[in-house]
Amino acid sequence: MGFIAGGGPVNWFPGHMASATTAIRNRLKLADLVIEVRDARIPLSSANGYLQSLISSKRRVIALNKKDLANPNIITQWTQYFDSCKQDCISINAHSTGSVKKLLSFVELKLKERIPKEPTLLVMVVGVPNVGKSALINSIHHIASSRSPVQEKMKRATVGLLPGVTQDIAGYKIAHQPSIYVLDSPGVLVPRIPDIETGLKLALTGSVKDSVVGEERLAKYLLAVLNTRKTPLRWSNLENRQEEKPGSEAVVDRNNIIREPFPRRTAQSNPSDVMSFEVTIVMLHKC
Ligand SMILES: Nc1nc2c(ncn2[C@@H]2O[C@H](COP(=O)(O)OP(=O)(O)OP(=O)(O)O)[C@@H](O)[C@H]2O)c(=O)[nH]1
Repeated sequence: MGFIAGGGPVNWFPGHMASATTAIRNRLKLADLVIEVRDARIPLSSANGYLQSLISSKRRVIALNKKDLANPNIITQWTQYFDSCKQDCISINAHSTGSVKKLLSFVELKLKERIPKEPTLLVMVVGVPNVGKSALINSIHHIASSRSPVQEKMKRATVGLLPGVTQDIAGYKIAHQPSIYVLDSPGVLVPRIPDIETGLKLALTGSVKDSVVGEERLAKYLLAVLNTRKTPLRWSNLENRQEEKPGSEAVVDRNNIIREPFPRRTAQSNPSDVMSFEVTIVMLHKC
């Protein structure tokens, strides 16, 4: 696309990522199951190609996280797509207990045969930076400890707004008999991101630091994506409709809080369209 022509490749592979990649590869060999966390807005671009061969040889669940930020219709198409590729996939919001419970039930089902046989099981959580691995681990840990309370103080994985917060592999015990541990791992990218647009999508969704791309270039890319989708036109249509609608002004409620009128969500006006970047790819991509 023309709008990506204005800059070079996007690559971010600092020293800690290189050593973490080696550590993850070694630890993956021991894992009984892998939860591969991807960003629901970019389910293909947020896959780490370098780890795929190893991950795909294990029991694996792809968790499309941050579903609250993506277009629900498009996520459904993605889960159908992964289904057609015979890959277990579930869309989640790491901050929602209900959502994480569904993922846990799925994980338990996949480990069903091993649970009675093994004294210890290892579930490894991997993914590119900032996709929500630590947030997911904290939710899993919280749910598990409410099922069977542990004596010791609960450890928490550090969650951060910026990519690259987790720098070491850390284990969290979530069950006894058998002992089940979930391993949080640092977010790692590939040494060379295969194409410019993948790099820009990763930057826009927060997996690559803004400074690697440059804020101006990133802003231009976002504006170009919005323009290609004719999003500003939809926003102005929405605004016009709001103006026409009687009684759509802001109101002050009983608690003196100003409530702005909220535009109704329709298939055409879903604001999360903006953030579901990989839209047409769903239908075009082959397993
Ligand atoms: N809206 C939304 N935000 C989320 C979700 N999951 C995580 N986040 C946010 O995404 C940001 C990154 O989350 P982390 O859990 O630190 O991500 P990570 O994959 O461990 O990041 P690294 O340490 O870079 O590997 C934080 O601001 C989280 O609060 C989600 O499902 N929805």
